[in-house]
Amino acid sequence: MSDTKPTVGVIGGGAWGTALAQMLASDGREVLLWAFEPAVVEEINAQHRNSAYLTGIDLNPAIRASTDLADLAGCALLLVVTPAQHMRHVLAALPPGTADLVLCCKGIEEASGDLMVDAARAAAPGRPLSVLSGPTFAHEVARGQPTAVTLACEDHAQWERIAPQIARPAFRPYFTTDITGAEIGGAVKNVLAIACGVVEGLGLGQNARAALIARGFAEMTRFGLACGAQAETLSGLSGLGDLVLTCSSVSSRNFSLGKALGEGRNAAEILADRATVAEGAFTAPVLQRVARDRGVAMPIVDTVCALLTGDVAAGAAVAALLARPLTAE
Ligand SMILES: NC(=O)C1=CN([C@@H]2O[C@H](COP(=O)(O)OP(=O)(O)OC[C@H]3O[C@@H](n4cnc5c(N)ncnc54)[C@H](O)[C@@H]3O)[C@@H](O)[C@H]2O)C=CC1
Ligand SMILES: O=C(CO)COP(=O)(O)O
Repeated sequence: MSDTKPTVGVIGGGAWGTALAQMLASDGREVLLWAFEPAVVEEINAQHRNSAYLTGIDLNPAIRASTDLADLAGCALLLVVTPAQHMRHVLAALPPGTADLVLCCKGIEEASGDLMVDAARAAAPGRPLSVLSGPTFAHEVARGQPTAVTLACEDHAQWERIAPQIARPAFRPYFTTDITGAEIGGAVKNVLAIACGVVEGLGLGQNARAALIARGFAEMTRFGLACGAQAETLSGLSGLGDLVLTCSSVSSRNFSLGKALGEGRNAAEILADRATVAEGAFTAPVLQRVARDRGVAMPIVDTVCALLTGDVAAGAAVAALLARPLTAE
């Protein structure tokens, strides 16, 4: 019997897709990476580098890249790592098949208000879906630094099929069936990380940042429970774990966007300068809309929305948050 490991496909050649490809190739298997830009594909195949999105990493030569989604037809497993707002149209162009789709993007679709799993179900009907999410800076995973994630599956059989293909000595998935909880943690923390960046940019100190993380987690939990998520998932790797990571470092694109807002720059101008995605900027308005529809109060999310549209300056936004009526924790 051949011991050849099945090729895994990765859809999305940004920082996270490339880092996941590098992690997956570390056990000697072939990884096929679909990237949107031909220049990214050429550089990965010719030089084993992705200088546009993941600088300073020599990629495993077992990673091959393509701009043609049809090339992924033979893969037994596909990790979906596009920005959230592009996922639906990319999956709609995927040739039909039955391979598992592991959704790794973090966000809520702006136009529909759908979680990624709902958008994927509509775009690629009949595919088994799961969600991989957690505290995972791409550059650390690409370097093989220890990382743990939530892998939310439809059932235990799916977990047993997927987890062995994804787990590596320094990359540990943890099982849950709470797909909604895993998605909401990853989507909401990006918005809260913008708020924490604002606190950093304004120089308000560590106490304020910790307060924002804790009160932000309360918002995430209220919203998650209203959507049917489980509290344990929200307080696990894909919720609180990722919230703490993303709210603690300028390695986060969301945090650094917030920091620049806190320093007085304007959101449109900051985002126009970037090729990389700060998902929280797209998730914030739709999250606010869905939360209002469900009657969930999210004052920190409301504040981020106002900052992003430029309706209020950072200092005034924080003052308004601090002036809210005193209440029970
Ligand atoms: N970078 C990280 O450390 C992590 C990122 N994520 C999530 O992974 C997802 C992808 O983010 P990154 O890989 O960081 O992206 P990135 O910011 O590094 O790169 C942007 C990506 O957008 C793609 N793109 C641009 N226009 C497109 C279009 N019209 N259609 C399809 N793709 C298009 C580019 O090809 C590129 O892959 C996001 O949802 C992010 O929240 C999750 C965990 C960690
Ligand atoms: O999701 C991430 C870490 O888990 C990456 O965060 P940023 O998108 O803010 O860089």
